[in-house]
Amino acid sequence: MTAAIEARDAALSFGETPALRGANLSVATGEIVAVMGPSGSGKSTLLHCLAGILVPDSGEIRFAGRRIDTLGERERSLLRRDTFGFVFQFGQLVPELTAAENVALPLLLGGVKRAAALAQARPWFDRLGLTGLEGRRSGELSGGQAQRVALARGLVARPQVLFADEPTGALDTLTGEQVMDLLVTAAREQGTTVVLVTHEARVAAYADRQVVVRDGRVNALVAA
Ligand SMILES: Nc1ncnc2c1ncn2[C@@H]1O[C@H](COP(=O)(O)OP(=O)(O)OP(=O)(O)O)[C@@H](O)[C@H]1O
Repeated sequence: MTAAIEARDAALSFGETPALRGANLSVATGEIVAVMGPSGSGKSTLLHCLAGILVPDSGEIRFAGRRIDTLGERERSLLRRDTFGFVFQFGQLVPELTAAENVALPLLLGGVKRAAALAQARPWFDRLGLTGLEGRRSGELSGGQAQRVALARGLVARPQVLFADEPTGALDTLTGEQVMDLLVTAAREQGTTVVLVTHEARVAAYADRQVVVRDGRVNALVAA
């Protein structure tokens, strides 16, 4: 079966620093994979390569069987906008926008009219336990609330792949588990493939499969 997203022998250096040294990872459609590993091992670099944010120096990145590392910057940017969703550690909400506008943002960028985009954003507030917070700005939300808004924004356009880089990294354990519960439930409902970078075993346990990046290479998780 064709993988949803795949790295084949991907290598990337930042100057003299090798971040990836022949990384292989194949994620099936609808699969939720947690990428673990020590600090500086290459997890975020791998995620950024898979998501078409970075281009490896060598090797291949494929989405639905098609190479994306050979695409130009504009094509990769459109692919990211139209096909992928993103959630980062600190939410990175746009502070000037309301929570509802933040959630609607990927739709607005994709050309959906404002009223329609906001209408599509609205059900996410009930779904993620954020009812009544639609008009708040990020400064008026708790860390957990802001991260749930970021999660809604990552999923609102029904991306085929959701890339999540330490989505619970800034949250306490309980709040982080609530966010993971919501992420996994929503991704499964939509059939969204998820690549999740985390250093927390408790968070990785929500995934279907865990892999470990060490020195820029991907290994299957082997029980200690
Ligand atoms: N933009 C950059 N410029 C220079 N070096 C970088 C850059 N991004 C990452 N690196 C280096 O590449 C290596 C891999 O970094 P990466 O961020 O992928 O690791 P990570 O496993 O995600 O780490 P962490 O868990 O600490 O976030 C590290 O040695 C890092 O210092």
